[in-house]
Amino acid sequence: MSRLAIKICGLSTPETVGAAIAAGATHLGFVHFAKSPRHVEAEQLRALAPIIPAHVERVAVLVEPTDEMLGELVATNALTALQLHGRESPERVAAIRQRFGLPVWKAISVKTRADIDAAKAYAGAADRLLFDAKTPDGAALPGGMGVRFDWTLLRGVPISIPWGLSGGLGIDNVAEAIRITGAPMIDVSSGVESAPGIKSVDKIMAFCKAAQPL
Ligand SMILES: O=C(O)c1ccccc1N[C@@H]1O[C@H](COP(=O)(O)O)[C@@H](O)[C@H]1O
Repeated sequence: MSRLAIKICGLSTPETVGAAIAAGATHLGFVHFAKSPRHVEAEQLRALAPIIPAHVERVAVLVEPTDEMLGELVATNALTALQLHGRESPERVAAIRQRFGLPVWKAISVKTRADIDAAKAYAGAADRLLFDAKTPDGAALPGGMGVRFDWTLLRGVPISIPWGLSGGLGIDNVAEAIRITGAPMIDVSSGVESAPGIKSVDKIMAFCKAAQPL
């Protein structure tokens, strides 16, 4: 069985980046979305990059980004993937992948089984799907709000490309989420924070341990 991939998302400081790496995270997420309490500018990303070893992936999380915004982030040379977390169409996902030359992940907002079935449209366009909970109507953010969906919706669903699970994961439920879904990758943000946008070193450590019990 291959190793579980763990993405700690919404990082912004050297201390918490270091903690995620030490805890065994395989992927680090950096949110570039002005409305988010986790927003980081390209310059912050550039400054954090040197402390991240090459084997750890660096993923920018964006919501319906413009090409200009993408160009500025990609020019930092700090990234290894782009995560699109808005209403980007399969055509837009494919165009971003072709133009910027990085793997592109598509977040799929899930409330019902139909949402999961609709994700098939991204096969051939996205390099990875990330099944996340749909946030409430009118919410300020499309992710990062600690909302989970019914994990049993993923049972028995054939998924033809790499994928991950996010949305409301935390220290107390991550093992159950993996058991129910068989997710090869998990992604967490607010579940390892002490307040919105403030990552907790202790929670990052505990989450990674809970996800990979000995
Ligand atoms: O974290 C954010 O602020 C954010 C903003 C805009 C789009 C996505 C965002 N985060 C992503 O949402 C998932 C789930 O978050 P949570 O664990 O439920 O808090 C997170 O892993 C990010 O990929």
